[in-house]
Formats: sequence, C-alpha cells, structure tokens
Amino acid sequence: MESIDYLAEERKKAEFNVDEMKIVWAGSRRAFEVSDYISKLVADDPDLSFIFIECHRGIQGFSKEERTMLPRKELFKNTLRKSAYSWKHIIDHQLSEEEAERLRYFVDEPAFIDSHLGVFIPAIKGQGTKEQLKKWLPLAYKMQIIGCYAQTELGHGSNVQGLETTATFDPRTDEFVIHSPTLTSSKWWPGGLGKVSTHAIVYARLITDGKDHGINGFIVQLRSLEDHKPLPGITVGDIGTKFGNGAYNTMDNGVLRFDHVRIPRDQMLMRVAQVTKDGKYVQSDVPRQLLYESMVYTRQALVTYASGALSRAVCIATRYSAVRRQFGSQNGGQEIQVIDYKTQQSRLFPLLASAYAFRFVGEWLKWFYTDVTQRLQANDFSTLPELHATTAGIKSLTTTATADGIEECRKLCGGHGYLCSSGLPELYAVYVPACTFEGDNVVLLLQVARFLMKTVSQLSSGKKPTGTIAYMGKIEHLMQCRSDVEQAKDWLKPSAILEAFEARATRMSVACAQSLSKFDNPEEGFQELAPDLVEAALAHCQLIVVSKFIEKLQQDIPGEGIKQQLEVLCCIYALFLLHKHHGDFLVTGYITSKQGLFANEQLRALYTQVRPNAVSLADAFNHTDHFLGSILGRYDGNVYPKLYEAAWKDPLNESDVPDGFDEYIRPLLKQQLQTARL
Ligand SMILES: CC/C=C\C/C=C\C/C=C\C/C=C\C/C=C\C/C=C\CCC(=O)SCCNC(=O)CCNC(=O)[C@H](O)C(C)(C)COP(=O)(O)OP(=O)(O)OC[C@H]1O[C@@H](n2cnc3c(N)ncnc32)[C@H](O)[C@@H]1OP(=O)(O)O
Ligand SMILES: Cc1cc2nc3c(=O)[nH]c(=O)nc-3n(C[C@H](O)[C@H](O)[C@H](O)COP(=O)(O)OP(=O)(O)OC[C@H]3O[C@@H](n4cnc5c(N)ncnc54)[C@H](O)[C@@H]3O)c2cc1C
Repeated sequence: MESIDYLAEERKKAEFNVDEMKIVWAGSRRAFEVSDYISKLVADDPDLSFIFIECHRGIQGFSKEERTMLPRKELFKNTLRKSAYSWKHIIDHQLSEEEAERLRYFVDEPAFIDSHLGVFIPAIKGQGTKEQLKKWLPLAYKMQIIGCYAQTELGHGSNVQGLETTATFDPRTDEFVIHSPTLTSSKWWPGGLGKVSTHAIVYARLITDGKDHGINGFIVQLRSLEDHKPLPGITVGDIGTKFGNGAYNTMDNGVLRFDHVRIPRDQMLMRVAQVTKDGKYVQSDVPRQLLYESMVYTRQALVTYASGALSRAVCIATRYSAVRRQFGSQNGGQEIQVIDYKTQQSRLFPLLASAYAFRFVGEWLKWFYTDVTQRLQANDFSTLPELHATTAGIKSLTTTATADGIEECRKLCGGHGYLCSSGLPELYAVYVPACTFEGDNVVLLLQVARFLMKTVSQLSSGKKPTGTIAYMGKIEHLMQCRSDVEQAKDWLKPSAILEAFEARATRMSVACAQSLSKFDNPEEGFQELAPDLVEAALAHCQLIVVSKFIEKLQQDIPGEGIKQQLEVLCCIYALFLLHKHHGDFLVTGYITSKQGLFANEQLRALYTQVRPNAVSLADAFNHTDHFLGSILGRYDGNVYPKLYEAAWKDPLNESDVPDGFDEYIRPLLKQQLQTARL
C-alpha cells in the first residue's frame, strides 16, 4: 500500500542538508552507518522487534506500542529470548563491540545484559589486577558467566562508605567469608541480579585480623552454572514490580543476602589494595578512588544515552506538533498547526536544542574519559578529581533535563500524549530512574560543589586552574565585568554568551565560598548551604555544556546549512537557560534587567528561525518508527487512522460486553429498572 507523507510539506521547508546533519548527530560517517544499519536490522527482524507471548491461542506477537499491555512475567521471558537471540546474532555475525552496543540499544528493552556489559565488565576492568582481567574477562565476554554490580543495599545507596556487607579474611583457609549481618545490609537494586546473574561484583567491608579497611569489590558466584539454583548460603530474588507498565520491568533488579559464603582470596579485586596469604592488608600506590572508577565510566556513558532519550521524545513531539491543528480556521480552511504557536515553540525548541547540546557534550565527555583513563594507566592521577566532578555533574544535569523534557513532550502532545501508544509514558517511566541510579542527581551535584569550593580555596595559593575550571583563572575579571549587550542581536555572539555563563558560575561559587568561610565547622556550613551549593554546581555544569557546544561550532562542519542550524540551536540552548535562570544573572550583577529582556527577545526570533527546520532537525536523529514506538511520532505523520486502529487492539475491546458485566453491571441496571417501575 502506498504510504502518505503528511509531513512532506514540512520536510520541503528545510534549509539544510538532513543527510549531512545525520552524520553530525551520529558523531562520524562510520558511526552513522553502523547505527543506521543496526537500527534497520532490528526493526526488520521480528525476533528482535516483536514481543512473542504464549497464550491460549498459541504464540502471539505484539508490537512495541503494545508492550505496556503485557504482564511482567511474560515480558521478562520475552526479554530473555531477545537477549539470547541478540547474543547469537552478535556471535554468528562477529559484530564489533560498537555494533553489539548498538544492537542492544535499538532492541530497546532494559535487560540483564546492560548490567553485564555496562557495569559488571567495567568494574572488573577498573579494579582487577592483570591476572584477574586475564581470568575473568574472557568468561564475561563470552557470556559463560553473567554478572551484575551489587553495591547498593536496602539501608544505603548514596553513602557507599556506609555499606554493611562484610568480607572477613580467614587465613586458615585463604578465603573471604561474605556475610550480610543485618536486614539493611541486604543487597537491593542491582540490575540482572534477581533472576539471571551467575556472578556479582559485591561491595563489602574488608576485614582482616579484626580491622575494618573499608569498602572493596569481590567477585562472588551466586548461582550454579549447571542448574542456575542459588549456591549454599545465598538468598536471591527479584525486588518487585517498578514504576510504569512495561518500562524497566524487563529488568530483574534484585535482592541478595549472604550467610557466611566463602570465596577464594584471589576473588577480591586487588588493583587498589591487596590482602596477602597471611592476611596482611597492603594498599597499592593508586588512589582509593579508583574503586569508584566504573561509576565514572557509566556516568559518562549515560550522558550520550540522555541525548538519545531526549531526542526520541522531541522527535515525537515535533512531528506530532506539525500534524496536530487547533483553532484559527479562516473561511472553512485548515486550522493552525500547533507548532506555529509561540508557546508551543518556547517549550519544544529548547528541548530540541538540548538534545543536540547533550549529544555534543557527551561526545566530548567520552573523549575526556578516554584521555584521563590513559593517564591513569601511566600512573598520572592528577585529572581524576576533575573527571569525577565533570561526569557526576553532567550526568546529573543531562538526566534531570531529559526526564523533565520527556514529560514536557508528553504534555506538548496534549491528550494523545497520555496514551501508551504515544510511546511517551513508557519512555518517561523507563528513563526517569536515570536521575537516581549511578548516583542520585542532587548527591552528585554536591560532589561538584565540593570540587568547586576546593578550586576557589586554592586560587589564592596561586594554583592555576585548568580544563573545565580554567575560567576561574580569570577570577578578577569575571568578578567585576558587566555584559556589553546593547541590543537583542548582541546575544548571538558566542563571546557574549560565554562570558555571561562564566561570570555567573564564578560569582555563584565565590559567594558560596564566602558564606562557607563564616562557619567555624566547614562541614556544618556545607550542609547548611547545600541548596545554594547545588545551584552553583548547576551553573558550572551548564557553562560546560554551553562551552562545549560553542567549541563544536569552532570545528570544520561541512554540509549545506548545517553550521547555521547548529549556531541557532546553540544560541537557543544558551539563551533559554539565561532566560530560565535570569535571576542568577541579575543577582550576580552581570546583566541588567534590560539585557535580560533582550535575551528573551532574541530567543523568540530564534524560534522563528528554527520553525521551518524543526521537523527536519528531528528527522536528523534518524530514528526508525520501530525505535520511536510511537503512533504520534510516525515518520509519515499518519496519526489519526493509526490511533483509531490501535484502540481496537486493546484487550478491553476483545468483546463488546466486558467481563464482570453479569456480576457487577447487570444488577445495577436491574436495580434502576425496578426503582423506575416503583
Ligand atoms: C549486546 C549488548 C552490548 C552492549 C551494551 C554495552 C554497554 C552499555 C554501556 C554503557 C552503560 C550504560 C548504561 C548502564 C546500564 C545501566 C545502568 C543502570 C544502573 C546503574 C547501576 C548503579 O546504580 S550502581 C550504584 C551506583 N551508586 C552510586 O552512584 C552511589 C553514589 N555515591 C557515591 O558515588 C559516593 O559515595 C559519593 C560520590 C557520594 C562520595 O561519598 P563520600 O563523601 O562518602 O566520599 P568518599 O569518602 O567515598 O570519597 C571521598 C573522595 O573521593 C572522591 N570521589 C568520590 N567518588 C569518586 C569517583 N567516582 N571517582 C573519583 N573520585 C571520587 C571525592 O571527590 C572525595 O575526594 P576528596 O579529594 O575530596 O577527598
Ligand atoms: C532502576 C534502578 C537500577 C539500579 N541499579 C543498580 C545496580 O545495578 N547496582 C547497584 O548497586 N545499585 C543500583 N541501583 C541503586 C542506585 O544506585 C541507588 O538507588 C542510588 O545510588 C541512590 O541511592 P539511594 O537509593 O540510597 O538514595 P538515597 O541516598 O536514600 O536518596 C534519598 C534522598 O535523600 C537525598 N540525599 C541522600 N544523601 C544526601 C546528602 N548527602 N545530601 C543531601 N541529600 C541527600 C537524595 O537527594 C534523595 O532525595 C539502581 C537503582 C534504580 C532505581
């Protein structure tokens, strides 16, 4: 059947080459080709794109849009099937690591495999000795063992130092005894733990000769490799259904308790510290913080995933806003497309710009992570604190903005956004825990604040700040300069934007440092001033995102109209933040209220510039209809017939008369009839 493109007119308006923009979005031509090929492969293979459930009618296939109607147990079994099928495909076709990651991404169902590849393997790599890597990585890469990352407990997640599980060394047998001494020490949350993992990296307090050496990682086998039953002394299960239908419920987040479980000494991950055969604790010359290295890895990866999730929501909301019409029909003509309302633009276009901004900062963060990791290999640990603060802060900023952005996109789609078939409720439910896992976003911003306070306190000692805090080296200028913007279009200058964000971040950090200095007990001061410190940290992180977008524009970006579009998006991202937080810029005295109004005026003008390009900028994300899983976001815009069709597939519509009619509705109706007769 011929497909009708309801968005064709929109696509004709584009002022840039969409195919070239797809490459900029993907990061390189090769990355684009891999993503494009794998996303289509997944969409076209029913074993990967469909959910198959055994029911009374035999095996029935469900599309992704129907996933939220399915019971968890069946969904979970289907996820196991898909994971096994994906893995076979990866092995049979000898996919590269990049292709395998893309396959997992486009299958788009949280699964144990994410924890195995995203946290278990990185933890071994980061904390294992050479011998340990040699022993465990081949097993893990071949999936002969499946692992998870068991750090969080019922009683403690954020406070890693507060974990209670113990690993007591027994020199008589050369073993560690892993034990859960209290209910609150039960491991709680690890993904993949509940029903699948055979092994876990368990974080426990290391005790030798009665002395507590703090937290360390241990590789512990949990289940038999023969029959998958829990090994003696191990209690393990799933923690229960989570927020939203479908969503994160394909993941078996688990609970785990140990009753004096013994593991060989060489299963303690020993890069950071070792325990000798005679029970001596020996600290390596690498910093203890390397115990947390896998969290740094995952936090940086989550930034690129944030841009992916936000781009999906934005793509749905943009296409639907161009299809949807309300009010304003003249002489019986068509009504106005809702995307033409300035309010719709002022909510949608900053999110479109944010998706691009997060993609570029994610690209840069990946580079920064690789650079620091190479330095760590050469025993240069000088940039580790900056990497920790930056990954923590940018993970926090991007995941919060993405979760909020998905919900805003749902509202931008009006009533139909509330239907599961819009894809947005499930996207929100599956995404929102990113604000909590890998570090609660407020706790992470407080880490950034500590780093900033340290930086400010060291300025007077002449230590030159570098990297993402190099701007603080210009403190004297940044503390007293004023914006020179005289008209709205002056806000288009990258130098005007950059100085505004640098001055605001510096002044907020310095104000916090001054307030802190009034406390006799700095820790007490830190607790008291925490809300201000979080705002200062956010200002610093926003500066990083803005500055990395500006740096991206300084690169050679080929392709018709590409750079111009990105310049517009960069200004929208920055001026939207300036408008949203204009209190900060005013209070710190960098701008006047008139200059704030100019920023807003310029922002409105930029929305007008984006308008004809909006649908094509969303097309440049190159999302397949399968990946979007949304009737509202369909590439062809054929929304209404498909919504109508989908409604009839709901289980409630399997019969005209619902189950329960005889028991509950008929007696009511009868009673009314009798009353009427009376
Ligand atoms: C076919 C398929 C193919 C492929 C798929 C492949 C790959 C997928 C790729 C990517 C993965 C993407 C997604 C992953 C999938 C799913 C993720 C899902 C779940 C996530 C799992 C988790 O949630 S794991 C648990 C995470 N837990 C936390 O984050 C806890 C948060 N708390 C902390 O991190 C810390 O305790 C703290 C930061 C709050 C610090 O607490 P405290 O103040 O007590 O400090 P300490 O005393 O511990 O330390 C003080 C000093 O240490 C510095 N510090 C702290 N953290 C770090 C760090 N990480 N690195 C470096 N330095 C650090 C701190 O700054 C202090 O320094 P000083 O100089 O000031 O002393
Ligand atoms: C879907 C999902 C998957 C997960 N996967 C894993 C996994 O694979 N492995 C694993 O080990 N863990 C996992 N976790 C656990 C996760 O890492 C923790 O939940 C997270 O680190 C937050 O810790 P918490 O639950 O202790 O929150 P809490 O710290 O109890 O947070 C509760 C509130 O207290 C506030 N708060 C806490 N400390 C401070 C402070 N110092 N100052 C100010 N406010 C504070 C927080 O901001 C928050 O508002 C997962 C969690 C989820 C939701």
